[in-house]
Amino acid sequence: MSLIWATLVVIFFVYAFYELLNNIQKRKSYPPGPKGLPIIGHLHLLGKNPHQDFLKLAKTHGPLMYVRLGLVPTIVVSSADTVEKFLKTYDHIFASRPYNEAAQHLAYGQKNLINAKYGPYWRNLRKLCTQHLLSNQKTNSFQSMRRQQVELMIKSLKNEACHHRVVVDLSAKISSLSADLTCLMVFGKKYMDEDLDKRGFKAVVNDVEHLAATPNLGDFFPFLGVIDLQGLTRRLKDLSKVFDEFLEKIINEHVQSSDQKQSKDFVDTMLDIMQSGEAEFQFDRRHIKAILFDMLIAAMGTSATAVEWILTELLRHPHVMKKLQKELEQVVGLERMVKESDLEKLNYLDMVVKEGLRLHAVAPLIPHEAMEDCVVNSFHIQKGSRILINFYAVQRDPDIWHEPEKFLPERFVGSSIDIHGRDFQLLPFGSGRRSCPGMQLGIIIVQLIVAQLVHCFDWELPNGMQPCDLDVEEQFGLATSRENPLMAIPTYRLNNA
Ligand code: HEM
Repeated sequence: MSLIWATLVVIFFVYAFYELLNNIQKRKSYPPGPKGLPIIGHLHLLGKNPHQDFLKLAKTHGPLMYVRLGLVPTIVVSSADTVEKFLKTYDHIFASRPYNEAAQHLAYGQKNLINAKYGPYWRNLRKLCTQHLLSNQKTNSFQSMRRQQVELMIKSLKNEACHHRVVVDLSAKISSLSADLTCLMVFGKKYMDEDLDKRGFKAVVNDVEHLAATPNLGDFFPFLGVIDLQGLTRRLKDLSKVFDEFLEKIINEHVQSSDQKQSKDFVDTMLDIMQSGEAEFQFDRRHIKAILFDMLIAAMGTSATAVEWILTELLRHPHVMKKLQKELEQVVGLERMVKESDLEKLNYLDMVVKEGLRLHAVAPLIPHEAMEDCVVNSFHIQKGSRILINFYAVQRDPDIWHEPEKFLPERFVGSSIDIHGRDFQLLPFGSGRRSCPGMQLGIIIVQLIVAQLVHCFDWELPNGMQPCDLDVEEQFGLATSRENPLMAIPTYRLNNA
């Protein structure tokens, strides 16, 4: 009881002090925003899909909106030209990341690339990852592994499809393939459910993703982190211990077998860098573990989620599915599967993937942090503000996109808009200093899996469901996926049955 009273008294004094500061600051011109409540600010306006809530609020308050999440001043950016200001014109000011309670525990004090504060440490880490782990050469070195794993999934689906009209959980198949591709690239082997912990590898990774995405009061009221009212910090600490032991075991296995290897996974590459001393900063096992954590979390969920959404839209739009199959028949033929070298010839596939990534922003609300005071569109943005770029809102902006809610790959016919970060109306991988360093790899994986699934099978919805009845409910998280698994019936269609 006394702990609760002490907490309330602390909250009251911090709030009073904060309001005083705010009143002094308010003489400057802040962006418009909804009316907030004492202490919690605007937290009560956010539900389970905050990107959708922010889009609704932006319709009233505009593309540059001020809200307060607990004690944290937050700027929500919802139009392409405003995004350009934040990620291009003033990218040098907004390229940091805010304090993150989950990454403090899971990523060795935010030592990972995703959450690291902007500065020399982040710059060195980013250089190391882009040069050694995510370069074109390294990505190409895993091409045959990707082929084998995709073929294994197709084979297993084909076996299931032999049984008349079997319904498969496509979401589970895609996420399992993505987990295998990531583990083989990062650790050099697949991890089965019995590995990692008695709960199993996938269950632990799911827990990590879930906890990392759960709103933590400590992020919005920094002094509450210590009190841990939600019990999240305790769970984060337990999980980080399990994960740390797992990563230690993997590194030890690699140290013991390092001489006999021909192809190098990410752990081998980082051990080489650590031993050579070529990193321009102190680089030890903690850094290796933080990067491994990043690669696992950044690659697994994002690619699988993108494929899941694109398949969803293809099932909702059978004429697009047919048109894509036609292109695949013409370029690849019905005698064999798709190869990575075919991808550059598949123009319609490119449009389908772009449109899928536009309509379903995989990472819709990535936080940045202002490192200095700045004026944008005549509004004052104070140092330390959290900046939320709402890619979901930008990519559905009716002022830019004709019929934005519709899945229309043909909108890209004759258009030069691409997804590499220079067109601010379509930024599935972000833009500027903090843009996705795994973009090239992500595009290959997504295009390859979509092409292979559509080429090898005809797909039908179960229980006589009509395409328009397939739901598009979202579940916000590190990657914003379907809320319900995607179920469908495959029929093998190649001639080599
Ligand atoms: C379809 C797949 C993917 C999508 C849609 C995606 C999207 C994104 C987005 C939107 C960001 C944040 C941009 C920002 O902060 O403004 C990001 C950052 C990042 N992504 Fe990806 N990503 C994908 C795949 C990958 C893969 C395969 C990897 C690595 C194996 C990866 C590694 C990272 C890392 C390390 C960051 C943090 C970069 C930094 O803060 O400096 N991503 N990604």
